[in-house]
Amino acid sequence: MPIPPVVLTPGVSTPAEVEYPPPLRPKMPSQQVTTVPASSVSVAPPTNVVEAAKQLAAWTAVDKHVTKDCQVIGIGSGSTVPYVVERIVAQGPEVNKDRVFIPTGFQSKELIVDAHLRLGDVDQYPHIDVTIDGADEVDKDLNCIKGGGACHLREKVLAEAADTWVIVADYRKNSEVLGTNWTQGVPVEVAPFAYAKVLYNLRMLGSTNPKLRMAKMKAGPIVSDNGNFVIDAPFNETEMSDPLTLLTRIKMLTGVVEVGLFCHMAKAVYFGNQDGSVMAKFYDGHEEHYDNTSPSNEVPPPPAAGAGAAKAGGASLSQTTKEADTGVQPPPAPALGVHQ
Ligand SMILES: O=C[C@H](O)[C@H](O)[C@H](O)COP(=O)(O)O
Repeated sequence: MPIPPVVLTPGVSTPAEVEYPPPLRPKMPSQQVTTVPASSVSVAPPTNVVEAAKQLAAWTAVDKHVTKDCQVIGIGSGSTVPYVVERIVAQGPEVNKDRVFIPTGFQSKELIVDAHLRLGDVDQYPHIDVTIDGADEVDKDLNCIKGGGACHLREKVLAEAADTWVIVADYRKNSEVLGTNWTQGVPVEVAPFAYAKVLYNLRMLGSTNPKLRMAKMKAGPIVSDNGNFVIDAPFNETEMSDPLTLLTRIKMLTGVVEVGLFCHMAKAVYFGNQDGSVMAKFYDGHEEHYDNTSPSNEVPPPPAAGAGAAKAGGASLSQTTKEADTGVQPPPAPALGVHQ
């Protein structure tokens, strides 16, 4: 039955006068977007050594790589990335007001929006200054397994689009060979209708028991932000020792959308350690260590609890820091002296 045309009777409300319920997130005038204090970022304080290590890594990486001239910034996914956003917000509204932030998925989009940072997308900004992301495991050559949260397609797009791609992780992710600690397999995003064929292909490639990743609170498989399925494909140590070859083989399988092996992409990886230090490994093979042994780097204690970054755990970590290299003035960070 055709929909009848709307007939407007004089004196009766026009559609424009109808009151609609408010949007879920009130639209903020642009000047407000830039003046929300850092303390509004709701990152729970680190409650254990692993969380503290993630925060240390994230803060240090932001201090080193999110410089004043970074205008387009990619935000990765996972449990380490909220600390990245926290530290960026702590750089202050003045520096953030002209920046745009590109998410790698639903989670990071929410982080950006909730922090009142400006959201963009990679189709508007195909050239990114710096992307900071987490990883499930990193090998000695800075190759990574990613996709534990099924975000690796968008993550790889934002990694490739970035001049600088930086990884932040805790000490458990640091391995000689991929697959040592992350044993559930290489995440492989597949077009749903092709999953059974790709499972078969992966077995032929030598994967030991590849599995379709199932949802926890939903019957059936997990569905990525792109509407695809994810297979976790374990391979033996020999295959994992040459991740670029393995990546190429898996990527060639028709039906595969993206593979959670990121080879030769990272410029630097920051590992937060149990002892409160941070180790950074760089693509050229050199390493840097940040700890609290350099008195020349001491700065005043952080603001009182509840204010800014201290609220998010800064006060419980090291209280001395090296002045950030970013040209912006964040609050005291956990990363300290540099030993090469
Ligand atoms: O798909 C998810 C991403 O690749 C994450 O960056 C990765 O799983 C690491 O997450 P987390 O920092 O929680 O260990």
